Amino acid sequence: MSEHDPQSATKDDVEAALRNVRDPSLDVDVFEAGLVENIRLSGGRVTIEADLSEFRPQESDAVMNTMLQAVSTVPGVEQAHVEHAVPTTDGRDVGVEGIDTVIAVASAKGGVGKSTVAVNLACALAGQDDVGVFDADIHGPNVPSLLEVGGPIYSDDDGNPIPVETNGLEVMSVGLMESGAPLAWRGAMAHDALTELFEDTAWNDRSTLVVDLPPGTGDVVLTTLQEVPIDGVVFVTTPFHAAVTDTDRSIALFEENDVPVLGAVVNMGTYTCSSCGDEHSLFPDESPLAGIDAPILEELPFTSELQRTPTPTDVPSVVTRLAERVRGRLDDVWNVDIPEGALDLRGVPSAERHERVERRFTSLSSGESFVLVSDRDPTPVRSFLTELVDGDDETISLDPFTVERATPETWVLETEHP
Ligand SMILES: Nc1ncnc2c1ncn2[C@@H]1O[C@H](COP(=O)(O)OP(=O)(O)OP(=O)(O)O)[C@@H](O)[C@H]1O
Repeated sequence: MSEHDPQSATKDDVEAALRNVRDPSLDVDVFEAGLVENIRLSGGRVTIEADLSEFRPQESDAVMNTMLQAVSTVPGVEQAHVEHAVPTTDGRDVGVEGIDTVIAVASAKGGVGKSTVAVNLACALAGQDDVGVFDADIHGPNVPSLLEVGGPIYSDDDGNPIPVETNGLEVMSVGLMESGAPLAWRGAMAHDALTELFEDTAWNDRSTLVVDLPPGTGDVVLTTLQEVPIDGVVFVTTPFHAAVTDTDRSIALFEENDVPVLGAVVNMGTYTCSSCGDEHSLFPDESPLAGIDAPILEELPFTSELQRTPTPTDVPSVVTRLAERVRGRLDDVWNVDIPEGALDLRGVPSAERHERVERRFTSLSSGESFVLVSDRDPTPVRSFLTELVDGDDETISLDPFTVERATPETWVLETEHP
């Protein structure tokens, strides 16, 4: 029997009761798992401050109910409730600037499996990277339900919204915001709400962000293309004529906005019969896929495997393969082999550029090659080089003279000293 008044519970009593509650994923008690942050007692009322943000809603409810049940058995406890502790906000990056790689998932039409591909791809990438998912599909935010996460969204001290975490993946969606009446958001309001969310979300050290765009080429998509530095876009389509034609049109829009198109995922084109094991096509035999103006990254069958909630440790193998191809395409698009001996002006301040070009170019002998790598189009340097060898007369023409855009942000100029 404890020494205190049997009618009033102590913190120790409550803690002892809570030690019987296990974290369902780690199989240790809720203290060892770091779920309980504080216990407050006031008369017979107990408040448990707990951080259950890592759980899916059903799991979180189950843990919470088990804790309340355990505490209710403590003599002297009349009322108990769980207060959700705000996850720590230390060291978070606000906005997308701190994130290395932003991959958008887009589709020309609705219902082709864009969100399914976005969440599966995010999970597959999360096997190697710290991944966030941003659901920009303002009129139909499906990501929370596909990943089985729910709100509330907490804010840090500066009012920046903190994404919800599930299995190491961070998720932000307009569908998680309390004020979210996404279907009613139109035009300017949708634009402002989304831009604000992109700018303010406080990510916890993410290296990769997967953005689920709304279908089509409406305002929200255009805003995102112009305001978010997207490293590459993955298109999702079905192998149906109309979808493929529209996909080509959307691809052109992304290219016009200088967003590299990594490729297309062809979804739900086939299914495998469960009784005979044969693969069947769900669309007419004559596939228009050859018409897609982008590499085909993967063909995903219609399968119940893609209707399950994915996690970073449980994605279909076909999605793991897709993630590898996406990584490979990002490398192809962004990494450039710098020729040996090239003058690399990337990141060099404007004021220093001319001097460096002059020093290198004038050190060359006639016929020696000059290779310049730059993070902006270096074509105008032609007249400067000509002046260097020929004063202002410009009677000399540099030949050969080529400028190639090697990546979306890298140009390579090649010429030789006359
Ligand atoms: N390969 C697949 N096999 C089986 N079911 C799939 C597959 N791809 C998508 N689905 C199912 O199709 C439905 C639509 O998918 P999803 O929500 O991903 O489409 P979407 O293109 O994002 O739609 P929206 O335009 O509404 O955003 C979902 O029920 C999803 O489970």
